[in-house]
Amino acid sequence: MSLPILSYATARTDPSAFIQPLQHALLTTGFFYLSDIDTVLPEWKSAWDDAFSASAAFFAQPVEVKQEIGMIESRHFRGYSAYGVEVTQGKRDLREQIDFGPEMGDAAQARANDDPLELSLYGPNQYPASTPALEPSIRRWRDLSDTIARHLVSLLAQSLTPHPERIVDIFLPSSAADYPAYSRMKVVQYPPIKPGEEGAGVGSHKDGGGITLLAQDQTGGLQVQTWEGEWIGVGPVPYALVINVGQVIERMSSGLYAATTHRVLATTGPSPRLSIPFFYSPKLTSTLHPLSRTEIHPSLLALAAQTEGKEKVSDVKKGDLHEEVFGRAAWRGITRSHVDVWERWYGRERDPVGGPERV
Ligand SMILES: O=C(O)CCC(=O)C(=O)O
Ligand SMILES: [Fe+2]
Repeated sequence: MSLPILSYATARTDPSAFIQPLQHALLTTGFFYLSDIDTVLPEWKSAWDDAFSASAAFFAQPVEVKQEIGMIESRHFRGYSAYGVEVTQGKRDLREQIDFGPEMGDAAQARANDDPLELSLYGPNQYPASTPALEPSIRRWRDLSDTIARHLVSLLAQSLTPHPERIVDIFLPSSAADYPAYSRMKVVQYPPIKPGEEGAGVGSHKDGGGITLLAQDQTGGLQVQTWEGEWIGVGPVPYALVINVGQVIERMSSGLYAATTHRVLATTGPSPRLSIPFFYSPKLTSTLHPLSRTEIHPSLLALAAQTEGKEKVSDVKKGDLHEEVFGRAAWRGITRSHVDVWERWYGRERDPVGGPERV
């Protein structure tokens, strides 16, 4: 089984021709490739090359230099996490990465005492002085990814419901004073593991946001779990994005567009693997009221009836990051992955909700 390839050129020129294969992909595996991006966004390939080469240059440095932007220094969970520090399903991931989010200055991030804790996730990014090319390439990547993701979510919403604004609006500020979408992204390196070392590049998980746009290099190692429980490889396709649904869309669609479980195998060498995931996500303040069945296209319900009734197999527990307010889900997700940062800045006394979760 291989994943469908959908053309971004079609999404732009003939949206109605894009929607039917989109529905099919989201009802069957929840993953697809998006090709032909450069035909719509001419700077795509150079943005891709720049982001990968700047990331590789950053990771090639000694760990002490990379710690210059350590996430542990950021109460907003932004910055560098060294190899083996991040945790998924209670196990250490065999990768290192830099996390970025929407850029907010000091004034915007100042919070009142009674604000919910998760609003601390808004704040400034950290960029490395050691690799000046990284910052502009990340800013450009965020802009391009945001454009693509916004368009895809609009088509996804149209494919689901006659009331697409029910989905689209949770991602968009309603006024200049409103909060922005909380779309995070990372640049990730999976170094070759040492003999005798065991584990995964990243363990089995479902993404917590709206949709994920993933760029990967030519190494391979990403796998998705089919709804029958089998693992299949998602091989590299040059300059194509791998798109998947996260738990926000799973919740909003009442489970019709389910978030697919995936993982990355440890890199066995000889070269490190690089990837750049972008998680298009709602505002932290958005309330996620799932669509009722009467709000969903009857034709889509009829299509889904062919697979409904069968329990989907997953290594991740059901309802993992479903919360009524998106910020709560985002908070639980990031604080359980980065317990060291949570302990330094928050800890159980201040925060009864986040931190390590029993798995
Ligand atoms: O690196 C990859 O291919 C996937 C990473 C991933 O699934 C994640 O960070 O959520
Ligand atoms: Fe993921």
